[in-house]
Amino acid sequence: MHITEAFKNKTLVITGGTGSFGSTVLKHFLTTDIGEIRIISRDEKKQDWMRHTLQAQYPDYAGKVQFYVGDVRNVDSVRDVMYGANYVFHAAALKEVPSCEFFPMEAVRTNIIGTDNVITAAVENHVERVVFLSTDKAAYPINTMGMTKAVGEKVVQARAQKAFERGGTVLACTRYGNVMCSRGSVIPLFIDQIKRKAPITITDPNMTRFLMNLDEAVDLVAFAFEHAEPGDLFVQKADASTIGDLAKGVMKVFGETECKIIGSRHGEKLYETLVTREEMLRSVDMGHYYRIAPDARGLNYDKFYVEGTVTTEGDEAYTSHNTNRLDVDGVVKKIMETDYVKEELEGRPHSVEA
Ligand SMILES: O=c1ccn([C@@H]2O[C@H](COP(=O)(O)OP(=O)(O)O[C@H]3O[C@H](CO)[C@@H](O)[C@H](O)[C@H]3O)[C@@H](O)[C@H]2O)c(=O)[nH]1
Repeated sequence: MHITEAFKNKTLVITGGTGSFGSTVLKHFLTTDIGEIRIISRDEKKQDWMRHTLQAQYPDYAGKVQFYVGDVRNVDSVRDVMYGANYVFHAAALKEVPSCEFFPMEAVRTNIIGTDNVITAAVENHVERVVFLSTDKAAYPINTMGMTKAVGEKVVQARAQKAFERGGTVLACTRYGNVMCSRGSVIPLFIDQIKRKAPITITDPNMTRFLMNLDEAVDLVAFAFEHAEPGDLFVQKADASTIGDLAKGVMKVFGETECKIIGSRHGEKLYETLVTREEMLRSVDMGHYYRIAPDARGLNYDKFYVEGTVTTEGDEAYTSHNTNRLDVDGVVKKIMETDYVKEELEGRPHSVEA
């Protein structure tokens, strides 16, 4: 099954569809023979911007996209958009680490309750597949954003079996590293600082982050869509770099400026984990991806007493410290793959809002 064949004449819902991920998925599927794409998001202004951009760039296809103003926190608005839909990419989230630290209950409402609502509405409407987008910050979480995304993953896994039995709905998760140039992220900030001849603000030059571009992010969701069994979580192997090298790479492309070390922000880690040691035991290496199966045991632990395995941890987690490390030239090559950097260099307006 090729991914676009599966989408032929089907209706895809993208929650949080005006964000960087949503617009990239949208562009990816718009020119295929998909039937309809429904974007549900809170901000009518962003929807309006997206509607006009699509009409200008894809006049023959823009009519396939329907916009729904709504909020995943409200199950009724999600029910409305799910009616008659086949597939859902659930990207709506509060995702900025510092703001979630200051407003944790807002993150609970969107990232946890919102995910539960999306599942409820999808199962009621017999949606075939739902893929929930999570983040490396959900593995060994230390900040509210990661914690709420981790509970979101748990909600998906806990509801997966019954969702399949009741609605024929396959629920799955994908966990991402940092998506380069996504809204509010560091590369657009560094570029802006260079352009203003302001110092680049580096939290900690030794911090590492996984670096993915938006197209890789779409590949992961497409892979999950194609291979998921109920409750599976997919991770894509990715390169990483230190923030010091990332800053040097951005300066190599956009010009030198002063660097200022500002220290780490609320809730930040030195490195991120995509697969925990405990998950390694349940994961299958699929080449470019890991598949982490849900723990399929029920609540009756006494039943497993005789058969139970005594191993609780794999040898090593998969982290941004031990994955393939890019040097400065590697960073340059990687960031040059992004539309955002290409558009900046050519002085074109951005196709995805950063
Ligand atoms: O002025 C700054 C801002 C950030 N950083 C560093 O740059 C890296 C990346 O920062 P940022 O782009 O803000 O990403 P994260 O805080 O790592 O979180 C991002 O990556 C997550 C995936 O891991 C996404 O889910 C979040 O939405 C997104 O904010 C981090 O090490 C930061 O400490 C700096 O050095 N200077």
